[in-house]
Amino acid sequence: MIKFKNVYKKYKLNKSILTAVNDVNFEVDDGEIYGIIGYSGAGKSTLVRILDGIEPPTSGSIEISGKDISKLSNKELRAQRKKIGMIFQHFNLLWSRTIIQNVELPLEISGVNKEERKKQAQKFIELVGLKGRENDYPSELSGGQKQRVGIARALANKPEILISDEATSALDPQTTDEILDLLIKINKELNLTVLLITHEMHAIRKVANKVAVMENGQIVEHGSVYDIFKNPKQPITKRFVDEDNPSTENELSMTVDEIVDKYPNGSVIKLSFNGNQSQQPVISQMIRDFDTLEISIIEGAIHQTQDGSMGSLIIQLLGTQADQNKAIEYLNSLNIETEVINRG
Ligand SMILES: Nc1ncnc2c1ncn2[C@@H]1O[C@H](COP(=O)(O)OP(=O)(O)OP(=O)(O)O)[C@@H](O)[C@H]1O
Repeated sequence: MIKFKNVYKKYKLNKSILTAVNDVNFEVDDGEIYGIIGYSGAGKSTLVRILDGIEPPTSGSIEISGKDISKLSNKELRAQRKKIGMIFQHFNLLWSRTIIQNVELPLEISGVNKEERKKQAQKFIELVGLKGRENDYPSELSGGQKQRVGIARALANKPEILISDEATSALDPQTTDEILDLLIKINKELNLTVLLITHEMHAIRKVANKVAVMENGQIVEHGSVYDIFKNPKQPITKRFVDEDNPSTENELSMTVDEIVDKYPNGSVIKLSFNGNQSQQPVISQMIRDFDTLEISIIEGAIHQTQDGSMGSLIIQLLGTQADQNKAIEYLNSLNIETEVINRG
């Protein structure tokens, strides 16, 4: 577990003091993907440097697995730092080294012998999907592939914590999603704790279980990603949530009247997903169970989070009244909120 307790970081400027981290308190459970989101200057990188032991806090404590890292000796701190892998926005690869040599670097620094180094590096190169590219140079890779090398290198020392510091900020949306999927895979397969530092709410929603929102050095709101998305309280959180645009009500392109006009027959039902239910293949199950009903999806906007999905789906049921009723009962039994928009 990682525990930040009353952590402050103050920098002396010429004539004033800048509080980059201001009384930060939060906990990250082992194996969790924890997002920290904030705009530029919020204090995210400072928080990471403190966690990695690069800089001490001005006051407060940071515990990793029960140990206060500011109380460690230099030797202990070096050992501790090996338990943290980092990936960065600009990859920080060595351009004169091949892919495998880049991944081997932390192992070289740790004094691991050549044979073991190669074996480990190879394993992680395969894990990140770059088998066959071992002897290429970073300049021969795409941005997403470079980040995969960064991830393999971060994993080489078998860390317990992976910190992703804006690791997808320089990538296009599709590559971002691929890297985020890789982070989820690594989190699951290696049971790594992942700290995702970002200014993109999309990344948080896609991969994180919990999120802390930072502004002016403070954590202004934190909780499960699902809850924060559903009910953001602080203006800055609302802004982030709006940027990802999960306000599904607004995303439905037709008004209720337009839907009724266009689909006058059968039952037109709005399903609202607000939890784990929509992870189940609800619609395909309905199609199998109610084979006398014709089920069409009119439109929908569903957003996935790690803890469930949210949003709405509008469907049309064509068939006997009794079958339509049974299908609605079935949906209600799954805890899915249903609203009959029209009964033709
Ligand atoms: N070494 C330093 N000396 C003085 N001020 C600093 C130092 N490091 C950071 N700061 C200040 O602390 C504040 C937080 O910076 P930090 O880099 O942690 O923010 P951030 O959220 O990571 O933003 P970005 O994503 O742009 O790096 C900023 O106002 C920054 O200017």
